[in-house]
Amino acid sequence: MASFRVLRTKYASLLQQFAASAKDLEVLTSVSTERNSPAKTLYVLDSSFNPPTCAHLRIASTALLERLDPSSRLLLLLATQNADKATKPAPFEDRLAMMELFAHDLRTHLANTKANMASSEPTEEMKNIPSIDIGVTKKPYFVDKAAEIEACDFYPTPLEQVHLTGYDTLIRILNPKYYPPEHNLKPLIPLFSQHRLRVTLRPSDEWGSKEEQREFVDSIARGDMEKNGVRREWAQRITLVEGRAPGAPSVSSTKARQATQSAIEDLDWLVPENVRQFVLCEKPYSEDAKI
Ligand SMILES: Nc1ncnc2c1ncn2[C@@H]1O[C@H](COP(=O)(O)OP(=O)(O)OP(=O)(O)O)[C@@H](O)[C@H]1O
Ligand SMILES: NC(=O)c1ccc[n+]([C@@H]2O[C@H](COP(=O)(O)O)[C@@H](O)[C@H]2O)c1
Repeated sequence: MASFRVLRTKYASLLQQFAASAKDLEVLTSVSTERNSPAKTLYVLDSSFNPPTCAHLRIASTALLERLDPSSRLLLLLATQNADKATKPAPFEDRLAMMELFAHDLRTHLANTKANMASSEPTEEMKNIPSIDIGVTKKPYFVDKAAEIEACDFYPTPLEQVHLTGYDTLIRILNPKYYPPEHNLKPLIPLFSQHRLRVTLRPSDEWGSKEEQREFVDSIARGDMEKNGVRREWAQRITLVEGRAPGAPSVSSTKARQATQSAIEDLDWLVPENVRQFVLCEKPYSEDAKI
């Protein structure tokens, strides 16, 4: 694996080229297995990766473990323009460096899990772990990201995309405020007719309990929300999955950034190992930064 400095320099230069190009989405690197077969399913984890966390690892690994087959790939997609959040530290080249490190953490986790299940060796299992792409996009909305991936020469067609999101993001995808000028949900029709959302429950005071989150998707399936433009058949394209274990603390990038300033030991359970090393050595969330 390249050193942290080398990674950061590589991504600073790739980012400059991407920013200056007319492209809206580009795959910058792949962490891959030699045995590659053409992708049929592309899992997409779109995130600010600020930093990548153990929640991102769980979301991606549980999805890939459902069907660990070489025709699956995972795209870790960094959105340089966020629908809601203002730009904060860390710089994008640091986040991309952490995404590549996260890809190695994730592949190791998948190989170890498979080896435990099959009583085999992780090195043997590693050969069958799906490839992980590191990409960048200027598009903040999922409908546009999906269309950019479809148009991207890097991937074969047809290709089903499974977007991995948390419940909070599902609600935001279904909010008409993001779709000017008409502010209705018609722009979502192509996304839901061709692709899927795998949504991790994320209970909180703001977004409700697990039961409330499940009831929301049930209400889509019943057609209760058709008056708001949410079509009942979209529910078949939304899979809700469990998140953290009962009683386990909640994990977020915000908590990881805060831990760098107040409880460094919490990084042990907030971020995967290679990301932790990067955060400790490179200090992308310095004390005076507004995190
Ligand atoms: N703990 C979690 N449970 C469920 N979904 C999560 C969790 N953490 C992140 N996600 C989902 O992963 C995607 C990317 O998340 P994002 O990078 O915004 O993480 P975050 O922890 O919410 O960030 P921040 O704390 O900086 O606001 C979003 O769809 C989000 O809902
Ligand atoms: N309507 C939409 O497609 C929509 C709404 C809100 C956020 N997003 C995107 O979701 C991703 C995750 O967002 P947060 O980092 O705010 O959790 C970002 O890429 C953001 O731009 C998309």
